[in-house]
Amino acid sequence: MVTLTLDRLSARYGRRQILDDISTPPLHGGQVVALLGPNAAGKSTLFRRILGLLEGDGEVRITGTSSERPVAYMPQDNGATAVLTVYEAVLLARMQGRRLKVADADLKEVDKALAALGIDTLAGRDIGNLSGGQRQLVGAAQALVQSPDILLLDEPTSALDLHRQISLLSILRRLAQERNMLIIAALHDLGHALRFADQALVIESGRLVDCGPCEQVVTPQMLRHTFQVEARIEPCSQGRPQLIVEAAI
Ligand SMILES: Nc1ncnc2c1ncn2[C@@H]1O[C@H](COP(=O)(O)OP(=O)(O)OP(=O)(O)O)[C@@H](O)[C@H]1O
Repeated sequence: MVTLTLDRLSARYGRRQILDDISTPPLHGGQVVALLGPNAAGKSTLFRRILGLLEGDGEVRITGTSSERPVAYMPQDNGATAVLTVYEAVLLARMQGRRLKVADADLKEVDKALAALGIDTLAGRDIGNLSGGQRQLVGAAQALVQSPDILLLDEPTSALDLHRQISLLSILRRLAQERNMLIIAALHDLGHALRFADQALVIESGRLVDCGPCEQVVTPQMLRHTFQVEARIEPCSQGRPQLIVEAAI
């Protein structure tokens, strides 16, 4: 099973240090990790550092995979402007770094990804003409179709209506378990994090606040210090933890 460990990780843009000394315990496949932090905390930067797109000290250790490209990434904005249909865009994502010849198995994976995300009816549409939410789901399909061991999703639900937010997060949770995939999703909705994530990794101003089981990390104290909100966490009628925000402080 795949494992990702961050060891004293830092990252910078030019000379500007953004991330400093971020370490985590091993994060295992089969789980969803919520990457949490206020605006400009460094969440997208952490993804770019994990992908090797930025320089910095420390180490990103990935074990338990035989894949040459174990990590797939869905950026925050995929301002898709290419003249491609949804099907072609997802197939192109599948073929990145693979041999050029498209096999039946590749087409099946594209069909599976579109169906899993409920966007198979968009297959023939031009990606340039989609709504923001539709584009976001296509972005998720482009990441998923790469059959990664580790999937990094930067605010995957930010453009989705409530139904699609819940259904995407449920699908991702199920796929993580079925495929033993590690999913790390940057989320601003801490209620979603409590409901769908196994672990939470919280950063603030480029430094680690905490990393561990969601219910131990997302506490009223952390919410007060890191997010400046007064909040309670109470079980709903079905026993699931619910976030109740009283006020911004
Ligand atoms: N290309 C860049 N060059 C220089 N600084 C950058 C660059 N991209 C981001 N930054 C800075 O790095 C810091 C962290 O930004 P980052 O996008 O990682 O935060 P974030 O936690 O993802 O924020 P948000 O929740 O607002 O999307 C910010 O101060 C930002 O201005």
